[in-house]
Amino acid sequence: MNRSALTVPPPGTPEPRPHPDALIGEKLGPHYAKCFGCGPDHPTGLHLEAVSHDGLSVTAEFTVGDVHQGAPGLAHGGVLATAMDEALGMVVWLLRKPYVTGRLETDYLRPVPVGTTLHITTRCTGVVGRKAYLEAEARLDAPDGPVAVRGAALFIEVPVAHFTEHGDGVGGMTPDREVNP
Ligand SMILES: CCCCCCCC(=O)SCCNC(=O)CCNC(=O)[C@H](O)C(C)(C)COP(=O)(O)OP(=O)(O)OC[C@H]1O[C@@H](n2cnc3c(N)ncnc32)[C@H](O)[C@@H]1OP(=O)(O)O
Repeated sequence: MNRSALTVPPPGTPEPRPHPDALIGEKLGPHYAKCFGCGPDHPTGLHLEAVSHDGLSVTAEFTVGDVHQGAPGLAHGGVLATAMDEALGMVVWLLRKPYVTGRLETDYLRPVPVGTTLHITTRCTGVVGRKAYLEAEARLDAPDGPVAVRGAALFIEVPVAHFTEHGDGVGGMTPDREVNP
């Protein structure tokens, strides 16, 4: 993939380690019921569902519907980037600290028809200070299907005040899904 240095951990960055309380082997669930990416209450959202098996990566599925089209019968590229962003965000959620997307890179390799189920894998490749480095891959219709989209991202750790001062709070992340315990 065409990556900038901004989304690659600097040389010598140690392997990231999962948080001891990371959810492993069970559905991660939505962080906010109205989230466009994962919220079950969003009428036209992506309804992404995800699982982590190691606390540092996530596998997620998203089925492209009529409401996600760009060209007739094909997924909109921005919607695909959103799916990658959301699945990447689920990885940093496992780190149990609040993060936001600072930079998102996407390469589109194949068109994605309506009705396709994208199998998305995202993983953390390093954490340096407030910066988490991540990469993503989306495959068509099966975990080993053809790669349609690749992504990479830099997420930045923020204080909870980021969500309370600029928005209406942190959604379902607290109190039962406490961040930064
Ligand atoms: C569970 C949740 C799931 C959510 C999934 C979806 C995730 C999202 O979509 S989040 C919404 C989209 N993102 C946003 O709204 C973020 C908006 N941006 C901001 O609020 C700020 O610019 C923010 C917080 C990212 C950075 O601001 P600030 O806290 O002042 O940090 P700042 O000092 O500028 O940067 C910290 C470090 O990150 C680096 N950095 C910040 N932004 C970028 C960027 N875009 N590209 C590269 N590096 C960056 C800086 O260079 C700096 O590096 P260093 O420590 O080496 O000097």
